[in-house]
Amino acid sequence: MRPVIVVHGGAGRIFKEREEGCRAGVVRAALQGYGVLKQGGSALDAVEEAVRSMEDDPHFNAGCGSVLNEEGEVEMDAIIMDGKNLASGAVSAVKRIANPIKLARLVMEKTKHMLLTDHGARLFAQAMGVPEIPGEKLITERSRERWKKNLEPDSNPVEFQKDLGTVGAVAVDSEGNVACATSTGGLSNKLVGRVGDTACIGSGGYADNSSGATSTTGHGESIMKVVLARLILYHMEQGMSPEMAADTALEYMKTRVGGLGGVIVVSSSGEWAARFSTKQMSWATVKDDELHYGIYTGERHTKSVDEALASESEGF
Ligand SMILES: NC(=O)C[C@H](N)C(=O)O
Repeated sequence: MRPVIVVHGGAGRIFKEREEGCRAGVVRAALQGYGVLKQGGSALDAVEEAVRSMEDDPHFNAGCGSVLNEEGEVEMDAIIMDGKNLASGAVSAVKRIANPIKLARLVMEKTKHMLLTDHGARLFAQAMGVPEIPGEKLITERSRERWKKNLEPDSNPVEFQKDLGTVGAVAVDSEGNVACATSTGGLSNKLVGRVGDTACIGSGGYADNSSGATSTTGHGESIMKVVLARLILYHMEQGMSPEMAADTALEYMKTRVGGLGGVIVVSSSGEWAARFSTKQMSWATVKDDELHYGIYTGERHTKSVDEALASESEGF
């Protein structure tokens, strides 16, 4: 099996001045994940590595760069899933850790449970030796500005829902195993304790070797209503291609509950798709040593991995 990785840096609105940073961030994450796969690493290791790279990148709404809740704090959700045995781990409403995706993986591997939240997740992180960092370290100037703007009396609540930007990855490895990972700061100015789609199995992501893997982004409450990730794999089980399944499920979410979003999909046979109903979604994929990436509908750049790695070391 030839390995494939697909990543996204969130569906929604990407302001012009952030476009290049987002393109560079998804490309870097895809190359890093692909590097893991090429060395014989598992799909699970590859998606974790790709998501960790974007959590560390302040351009994205995950890890450092997360949006703030109504009290001006970062509260993050993350999920990881192994398509081999349907094992999954998730955390929700976690604060003061750099990489929620690593904690989600620990939940999967070190507990009998699938989802730990808030205080319990914090105790678990401490028990696992995951370092606590000052909350301030996750906050960027941009997320603070956004938060303040949303508190203004004339702010438009619909507008700030468009500023999404979750990160995610799906992969198939050389043994034919698939995996997904998704991580987010959620929605700007959300209520304290709000748990979004990202932490919920079948909504924020799903992976099953018998069909494929998917990671979602967009309006969380809409994604949860249609259980978007599982819906896409259901369509694939019924014979649709990843692209057709993604478009059908996104269209259903739009018409049924008025929600917009984006998804990345890989099938167990290595077919992939990156589709969105929002105006933009940053995405990148590597298959057969060829990198593809884009942000706008119809935008697709192609480079060889060698060329991409060379421009990466020159600073993109
Ligand atoms: N940026 C996003 O994709 C938001 C995420 N789906 C949430 O609602 O928490």
